[in-house]
Amino acid sequence: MTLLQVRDLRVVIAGSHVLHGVDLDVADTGVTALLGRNGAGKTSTVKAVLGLVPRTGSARLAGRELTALPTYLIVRHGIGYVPEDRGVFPGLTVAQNLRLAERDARPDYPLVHQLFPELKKRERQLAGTLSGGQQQMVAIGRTLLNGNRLIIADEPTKGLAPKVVAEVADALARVAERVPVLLVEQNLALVRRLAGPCTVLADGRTAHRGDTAELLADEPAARRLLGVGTHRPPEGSP
Ligand SMILES: Nc1ncnc2c1ncn2[C@@H]1O[C@H](COP(=O)(O)OP(=O)(O)OP(=O)(O)O)[C@@H](O)[C@H]1O
Repeated sequence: MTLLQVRDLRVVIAGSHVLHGVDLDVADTGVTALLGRNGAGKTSTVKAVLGLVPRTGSARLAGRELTALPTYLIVRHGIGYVPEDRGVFPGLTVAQNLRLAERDARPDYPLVHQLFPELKKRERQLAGTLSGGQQQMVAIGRTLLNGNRLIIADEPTKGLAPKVVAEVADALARVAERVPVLLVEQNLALVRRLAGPCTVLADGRTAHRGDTAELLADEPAARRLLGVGTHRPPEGSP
């Protein structure tokens, strides 16, 4: 079943056509991947769904049209966003970062602490002194506090060391058992492990939709669409 249905999404920024017609279906379970080369339009698609950039077209969450709504109402409809830069406040503690994200009357701290025990242990630590992976857990944990229907994570492993990538991958796998995830990611080993369906963008358009494992098994297609080889990673990769 489709949870988020995006059709003919278009974005123009400063006179420049950034998206020319993106179609995307996000499944109502597990991880759906949004892939594409650098500059293909992945982040712009996510921002357009969230109303963070002006856009036309349609984005329906569980049948509800989002494109007429401002961002704060879109978020209230149940989308948790893990932005590319994580958006963690370095001068606040872990607990304060989480508290700022509270939206529901009864934020689900038990779930956050169950999935990320490290955040409980470090609740008094300044977020700016956490490792990159721990900061990413704060960013993901924030989205779990509220009863979100969908979590959108934009390149959550960018800039992280391989061991930390594996930790974040484990965390995302646990999260996706509870809440569907739209994952923007360049790390294909991680995508291969986590994602079911995928959409690939090229030059601001949808270039391919299908099954992630099938795409990554098709070396010529993956090379054409993603610009990279997809050989199996060594043992120990996510
Ligand atoms: N604010 C902006 N002003 C002008 N052009 C922009 C702006 N934001 C994005 N673009 C352009 O839109 C295109 C898509 O950018 P976007 O960040 O969505 O791609 P992406 O697939 O997320 O790339 P990456 O993998 O490098 O993060 C790029 O050519 C980018 O230069």
